[in-house]
Amino acid sequence: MKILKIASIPGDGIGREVVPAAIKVLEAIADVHGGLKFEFVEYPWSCEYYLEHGAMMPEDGLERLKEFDGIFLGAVGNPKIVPDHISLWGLLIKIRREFEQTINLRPAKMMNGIRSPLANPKDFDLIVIRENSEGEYSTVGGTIYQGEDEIAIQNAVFSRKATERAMRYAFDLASKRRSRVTSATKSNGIVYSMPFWDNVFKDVSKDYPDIQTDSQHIDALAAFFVTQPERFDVIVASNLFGDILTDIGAAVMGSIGIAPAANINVNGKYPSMFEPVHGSAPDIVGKGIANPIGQIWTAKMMLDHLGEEELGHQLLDVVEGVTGDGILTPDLGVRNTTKEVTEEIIHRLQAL
Ligand SMILES: NC(=O)c1ccc[n+]([C@@H]2O[C@H](COP(=O)([O-])OP(=O)(O)OC[C@H]3O[C@@H](n4cnc5c(N)ncnc54)[C@H](O)[C@@H]3O)[C@@H](O)[C@H]2O)c1
Ligand SMILES: O=C(O)C[C@@H](O)C(=O)O
Ligand SMILES: [K+]
Ligand SMILES: [Mn+2]
Repeated sequence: MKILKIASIPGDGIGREVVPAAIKVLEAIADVHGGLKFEFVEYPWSCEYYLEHGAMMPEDGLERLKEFDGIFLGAVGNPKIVPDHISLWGLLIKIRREFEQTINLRPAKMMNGIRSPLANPKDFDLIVIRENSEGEYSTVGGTIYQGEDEIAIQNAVFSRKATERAMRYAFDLASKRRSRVTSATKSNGIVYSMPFWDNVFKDVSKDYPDIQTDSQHIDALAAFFVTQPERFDVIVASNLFGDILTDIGAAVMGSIGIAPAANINVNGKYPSMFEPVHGSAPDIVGKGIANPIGQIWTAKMMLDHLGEEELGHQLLDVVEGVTGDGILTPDLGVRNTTKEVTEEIIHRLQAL
């Protein structure tokens, strides 16, 4: 029996609705496999935990997480009780950084039965490699003065190491896909980091003569994600550009509620973390209508990462069977609940 030890952190808001749903799905798929078992340990780290303890996770939180094969997280953020930058940096971003999860994988594709908001969508299938350790997300800076003289300075940080790592990851992945890498830049407006980004991209691309490349300014690229998503295969982007692009990718798929993500530790020193692109969705929390597919597709990415690609493939097939039959939550224009979508997926897994 192969045992996978997974730390689950539902977090805030709908994270607490979609994580339990996806865990049930994972348990069902383990039964289908027969030789696989998940051992989940749940941690209540969240904004409410912060109110009680003054921190998003205990001091030895990372120490505890180290033991696991993977971390399965929902969403972090309840801005009514804790400012977002405190909650995100105290849990989600802290884990990404400390566990050297330097690559954030975020696929987007046309899904069976899910209507894209695009009037005439072609069959697209792309993946954004979001640099996940530095860039615009930095703690270098500060504020000075008060009132009308107040100044805030936030420095973006781009190292050759991390930039090259994200790009090589993109090229390696493209060589297993459709052999095309697009670099998201903004070297017409950002005068140090982005020309540097472009140079590293040119250098790395020399090692991959069989991969077609292009470089697009992020503004134009954002527009192309809407007008021609089918032209993209792998896109490599800085932390912030990748964050924004992947909400657009989610939107053109049909809903942010279905977009998955994986924070990958590439050096094998720490577990990777799996959490969907969406946040805690305070506007729909408690209504039972959160789309569980983002979290379930994220579970598929966790299966892939843990060496169970075939199961992952089966799971996404079943999900697309369910979406193809129009069993969908309200964000996708139908009236099914989180529970109904989840149970239908489990039911079909059990029938495999
Ligand atoms: N990775 C994360 O944990 C993460 C990601 C994004 C935002 N956040 C946090 O979440 C909170 C809310 O942020 P936001 O409103 O900008 O983004 P959000 O993704 O939570 O919500 C944006 C919109 O998408 C909808 N939505 C999101 N997920 C959905 C789902 N599964 N099913 C149906 N509809 C869904 C919401 O109802 C809302 O209308 C903030 O505290 C923010 O910092 C966390
Ligand atoms: O800014 C972030 O990385 C948090 C959230 O928006 C995400 O996409 O994971
Ligand atoms: K999330
Ligand atoms: Mn985001």
